[in-house]
Amino acid sequence: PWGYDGDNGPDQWHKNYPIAKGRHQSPIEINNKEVHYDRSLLPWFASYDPCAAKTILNNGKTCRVVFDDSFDRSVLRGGPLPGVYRLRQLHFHWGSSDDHGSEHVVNGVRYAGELHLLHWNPKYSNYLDAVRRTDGIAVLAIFLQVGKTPKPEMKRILEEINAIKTKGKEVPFPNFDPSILFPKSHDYWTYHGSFTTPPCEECITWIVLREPIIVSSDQMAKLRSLSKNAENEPDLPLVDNWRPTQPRYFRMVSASFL
Ligand SMILES: NS(=O)(=O)c1ccc2o/c(=N\O)[nH]c2c1
Ligand SMILES: [Zn+2]
Repeated sequence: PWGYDGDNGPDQWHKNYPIAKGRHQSPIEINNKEVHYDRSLLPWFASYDPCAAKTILNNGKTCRVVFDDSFDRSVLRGGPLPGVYRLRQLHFHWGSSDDHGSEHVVNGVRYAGELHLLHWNPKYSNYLDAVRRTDGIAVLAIFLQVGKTPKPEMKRILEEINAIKTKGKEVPFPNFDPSILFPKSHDYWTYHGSFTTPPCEECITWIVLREPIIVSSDQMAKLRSLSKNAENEPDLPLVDNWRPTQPRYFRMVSASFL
């Protein structure tokens, strides 16, 4: 199966997922010089129900929180989106040290990690149908920057890490509103792209927040304490689960701010 190591890493994905060499792949480099300020872009809003949070799991590739998306319970709207999109899951990407780990890169800056909140368009009958549509998915991406005054709201997620150390572990994660993780500013860049992992479908409207959230080096170390192996297998640290930036080709990156 695919992974992030030499033999099954990002450069090999196209063998089983040809779209990985497509023209609308993610992540990308976001450079001020190439961004286009779009004053028609609306602000985005998240209305999340804390009771929609269900479980937190380790799938050997990331740490994921899963939400009830059986109706319009926790939704993202506005911004570049044509309507409401249902929150389905959030997950993280991180490095093996604090100086890298994010997927998107901003003016050459790599952050220590990146939080993705994945939403799907309920105009399609289900998530699997939505991933086959160019307007099927919306991902809100938030950079994790290492600093001295970490965001206390990250603690709740990191407290569960010990319970999901190895691949396949999943525990209840009730009563959690992920909007407490958002930075102050809602300024964002937006462009059309893909999943940053196989199947690499080009179905995502990316909304990348300009302002990172601050986490501590210890909190990043906590994420790195996850293992990608199952319980009874030799320990393999789950680190560097990020895809390198892909060619932008003829895509416009729009900014909601001047
Ligand atoms: N990293 S990403 O593009 O946000 C993303 C989001 C949801 C995903 O589900 C996946 N397999 O079931 N890969 C994946 C990547
Ligand atoms: Zn992701």
